[in-house]
Amino acid sequence: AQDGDAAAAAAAAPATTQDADDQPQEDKPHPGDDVQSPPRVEDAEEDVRDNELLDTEEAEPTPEDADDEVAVDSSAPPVTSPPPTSEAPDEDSTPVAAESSPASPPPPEVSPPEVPPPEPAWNRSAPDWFKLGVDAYLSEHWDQCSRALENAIVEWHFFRRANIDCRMRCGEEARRAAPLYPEDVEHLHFVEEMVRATLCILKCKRRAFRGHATPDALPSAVQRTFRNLKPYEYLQLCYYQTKQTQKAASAVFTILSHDPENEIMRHNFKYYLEKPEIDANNLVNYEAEKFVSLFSQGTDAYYAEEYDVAVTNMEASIKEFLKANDECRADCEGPFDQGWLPDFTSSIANHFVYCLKCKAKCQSKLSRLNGEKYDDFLAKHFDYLQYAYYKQGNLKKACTAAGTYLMILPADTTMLENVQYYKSLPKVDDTMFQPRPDIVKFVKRQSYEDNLLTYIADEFVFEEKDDTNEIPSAEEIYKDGIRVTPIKKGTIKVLTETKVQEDNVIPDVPNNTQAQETIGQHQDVQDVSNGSQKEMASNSETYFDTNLQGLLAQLTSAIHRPLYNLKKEDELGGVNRFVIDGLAEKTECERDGYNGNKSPHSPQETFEGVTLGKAALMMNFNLIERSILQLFLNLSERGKNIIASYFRIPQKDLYFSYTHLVCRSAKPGKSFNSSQFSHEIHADNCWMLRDGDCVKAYPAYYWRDYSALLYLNDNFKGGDFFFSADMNGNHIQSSIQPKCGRLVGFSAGIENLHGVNAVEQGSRCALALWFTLSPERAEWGRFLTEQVITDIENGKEPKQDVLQNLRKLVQFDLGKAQSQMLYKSSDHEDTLISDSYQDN
Ligand SMILES: O=C(O)CCC(=O)C(=O)O
Ligand SMILES: [Fe+2]
Repeated sequence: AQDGDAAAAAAAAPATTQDADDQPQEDKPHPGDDVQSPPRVEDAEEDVRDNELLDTEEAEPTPEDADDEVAVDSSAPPVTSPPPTSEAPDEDSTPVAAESSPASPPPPEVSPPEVPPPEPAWNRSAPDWFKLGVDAYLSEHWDQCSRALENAIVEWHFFRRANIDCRMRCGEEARRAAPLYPEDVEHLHFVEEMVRATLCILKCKRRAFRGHATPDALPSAVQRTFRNLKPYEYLQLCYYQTKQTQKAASAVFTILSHDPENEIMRHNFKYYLEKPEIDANNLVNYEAEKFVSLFSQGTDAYYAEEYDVAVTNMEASIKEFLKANDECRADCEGPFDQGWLPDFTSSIANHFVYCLKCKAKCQSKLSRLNGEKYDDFLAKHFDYLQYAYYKQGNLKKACTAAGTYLMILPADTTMLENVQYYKSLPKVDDTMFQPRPDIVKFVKRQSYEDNLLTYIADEFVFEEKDDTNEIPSAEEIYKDGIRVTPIKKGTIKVLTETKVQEDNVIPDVPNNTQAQETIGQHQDVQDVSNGSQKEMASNSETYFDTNLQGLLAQLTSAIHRPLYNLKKEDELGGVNRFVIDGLAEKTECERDGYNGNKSPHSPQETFEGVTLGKAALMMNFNLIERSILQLFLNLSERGKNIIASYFRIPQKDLYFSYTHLVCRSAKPGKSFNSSQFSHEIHADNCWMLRDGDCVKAYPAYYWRDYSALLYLNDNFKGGDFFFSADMNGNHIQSSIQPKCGRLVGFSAGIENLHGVNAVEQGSRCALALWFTLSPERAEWGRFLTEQVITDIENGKEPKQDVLQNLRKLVQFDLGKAQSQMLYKSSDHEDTLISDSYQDN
């Protein structure tokens, strides 16, 4: 019978668009055009043979590339790096970690320790291991770095796996359970299912996480760090430094499989592949899913015409793909801090949509095989299968596979032709094309979810106001969850994701207490401002250069205040910097609450700070007047205006990232050497390595783009701000003496190294402002503060959830153990459970 089928097939094979040469047999139904070069992939345990990413054309430097190489020696590693080890004295560039690195709090601005940190205890949480690894990286303890990061990844895998397993298992168990009441009244079966699953998940997690240092919930900033494979970025460098080059290359390969466009990793990959000791066929994608190797083996077998093997592997690949997809979906069902207190219905819908948006990405995420993106990856399996089954003589399964393929891609002409062909065969009837039930379910669910997401995108948009000065609303920044756009400034908005909170909960201010302890030396201080600048009155606008004049006049009238005494780059000895006076009046500078007796800080401290959020809370508790908070806001807005004007940034593109009122005071009875620093030389958005590279990555506040300091007083000794050409302070470019209303503004990168001289007497107060062009880094505390103010202005009580968020934020800002805080998962608790279910 099989021979007969084959003969019939040969006789009646349909015409196709397929290139006959590519087919094992040219006259048979065949997979679609785009299956000719399946990716060869592998999973973590197995070897890779050849791969998209191993394309030698990319791996080898072209002559054009050669010009771009930093190092003359082509064997020298590329781009910025941790400091060279003894191994390569001329190495000014090694593989690097990607730009945007893990969001975590920066360590104090001190040099890395000279002695290795103590060996870690074995039982640490994933983020603790990660932090240890990064600290080891920064202090150049490479062995410890790689060990810690490997452990971080193991712990992360455990965390992710345990959560997924519990959710999946409990979901299944709850679905299967007999309901407490047979009839489904008003969706109560659904509610019962959720309640059952909740109880089950709770117990399941308790069991799974018992004895583990990693808690069963991690802040989403931490999770993102792991999901974006940040540990591998550091790991590859530490492997490289410990001469484990093959592993380093595999770590890079892993990142590229996930993010093939990552320029820095491509560069590094190329660098590794040129090394003789690298075995390109033995690279491991440490994060590969199981189906990747099955699919690859399946296609290999298919083209080798080993159809039995092809069928086995393709079937297994489908199973694993569906499983990976389910796991990815379960992984999406994490906590969601809505940031406000929505109604019951809104709350459910919002969380549901948040998960749905995450789930919608699963398929395409999984369809990227070692970097190469596959369209209709699942359908492809059935394309191979229908032909392989056909070749096996299993017409029934071939037809099912063809029908299943068409369920996913109903308009595929080649497959429609194949079906026609199959139908022409004896023993084939229409019922044989019934698609597989699991795939039917899969496709239907996807269609429904797509419709739902489209509906939400279309319907939840209201008229958007075009007020460029308005602080961006949370939903303008955060696109997940249900997006609602129309709300007036100052009202509670639909906060659609927790990012705002978490990112801004990351302390954004250097630990200045520590900074003060690190005293550097500098000579040749030239005080170009020398404290006796001619202050121009309001009518002396001619003092400004022509193109800025109009702008400043406008600004001046807007804030009813003359600006004067502008000093620009040429006078300040560098780029992207300026100083201007008149941003605040004496009466504003002298308000209690800044540096008067009712100062919110304790007078013994040498460094005191108030964030906007804390000021808002203090006002709420009547510790300061509302007008002080308003002044705080107004002054900072003025600072933002002038920064945007000077650097020609549209107001709407510039966001506050942090606002801090800081006073540095001389310690009573302590004598100061005038060459000591109050704040050592630093750049605001990058981390200086010892070799002079400034890394725009953790632990720096790398999202900062511009900085401003608005000074509030001058009744103190010392405390000059200065720009420096180097980290030692041997080349001071200019210095600025603080005084009320004087603002210094500059771009936040390495081009503007700066510091503060020791305050020898009295107290020096300034409003420190940092700005970012990244909306997702917009200042959360400001958003909350504005809500409080608006409510109060309207005679309302500030909303409880806003105050609660402020409290969380302030507590965080004040926390001395900043770095630990990020990793403590206080923000994501299964609140449904914690009250009612305390013990085992
Ligand atoms: O207070 C100052 O003048 C500068 C402070 C500073 O550079 C900083 O906090 O990053
Ligand atoms: Fe700074």
